Amino acid sequence: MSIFKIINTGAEFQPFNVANKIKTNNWITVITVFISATYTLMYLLILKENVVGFLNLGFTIAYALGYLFMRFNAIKNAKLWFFSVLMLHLWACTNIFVTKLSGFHLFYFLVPVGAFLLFELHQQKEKVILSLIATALFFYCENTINTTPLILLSHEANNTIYQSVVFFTMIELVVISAMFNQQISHHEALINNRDKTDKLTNCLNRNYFFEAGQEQLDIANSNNRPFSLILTNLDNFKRINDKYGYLVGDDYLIHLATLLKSLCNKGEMIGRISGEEFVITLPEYTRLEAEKFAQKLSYQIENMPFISADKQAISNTMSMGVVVHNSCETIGELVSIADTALYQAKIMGAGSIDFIEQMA
Ligand SMILES: Nc1nc2c(ncn2[C@@H]2O[C@H](COP(=O)(O)OP(=O)(O)OP(=O)(O)O)[C@@H](O)[C@H]2O)c(=O)[nH]1
Repeated sequence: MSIFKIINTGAEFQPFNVANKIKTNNWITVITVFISATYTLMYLLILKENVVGFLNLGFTIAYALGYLFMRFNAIKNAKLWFFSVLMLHLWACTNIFVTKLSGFHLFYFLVPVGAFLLFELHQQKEKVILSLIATALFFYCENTINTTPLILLSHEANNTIYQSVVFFTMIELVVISAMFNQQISHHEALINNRDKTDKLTNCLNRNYFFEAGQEQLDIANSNNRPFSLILTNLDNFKRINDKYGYLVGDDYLIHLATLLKSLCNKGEMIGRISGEEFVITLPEYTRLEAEKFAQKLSYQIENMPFISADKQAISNTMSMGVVVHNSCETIGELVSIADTALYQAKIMGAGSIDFIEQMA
């Protein structure tokens, strides 16, 4: 079984934020199993302490068993299991295996950090209870002297283990913080993207298009540079929906957006301003260049059919209204002029392109 399969266990059908926490939990479990297995090997192979080695092996297996909870989608129980095993393990280390001089109880510091990271926002009770138990156990271990440890360690050995505990605590803290950071960045990107783009086609949404388009127009106006804009409207799109179904219609729109994006590589911006209407800004495009762009787009739409999931080839045409740089101050005015051109194009017939050029 690949590591990625283990990490994704339980996260498959969950919403993004829940899935992220599950994956983080699985990562932490894998890392903890690794650390615990390392100590097991050290007890068995280096210190030759079989009793402690096998007891520690039991704890290592117990951590790994958390996977089964995830496997059966008992997500909260998987997390509770993990923290319970961890706290019992640390207690056994400082009060049975060795003594508090090993510093194993320092690992309790990871419990509140991990609990607040891994449990859901509404699972406050679990986070607080686990944190309180971990704090209480830390002070219990710190103030209890185990007079009959299973392994009597030398001062040097205790010191080495103590340093390894600090080392692994640091590693876990760095990993947890990095994951936390990554989750926050991912969420920010998602929110940003959701505010700006249309969910179906991933083109700019109407609001953001007008905002960003205005910025482009302002730059062109203040530098006296050419600026064109195309308003497009699919012809008889209703027929595609009626004939193949709304979902295939959706796929057609995605296909169209992909085609539009493939033609835009010079700072153009594509907005979906209504159902089957897209608008494209063409900064630095003269009339001739805008004309070439529109014709190429029209040609590709007609000649590059969309192949649906059930292998049907669907062709269509698109009418366009093109407005070439003029005295407009706002992107809204430009779109409105392009709309007049589009209206003319529709009258001229499916697949037509009409231009309005109005020099300043
Ligand atoms: N599949 C799908 N269809 C959409 C979406 N938004 C709008 N539509 C459909 O687009 C069609 C637009 O129909 P009309 O306004 O009559 O336009 P048309 O059929 O393209 O006709 P003309 O523009 O006059 O050539 C309607 O059937 C809408 O339901 C969408 O997000 N997905």
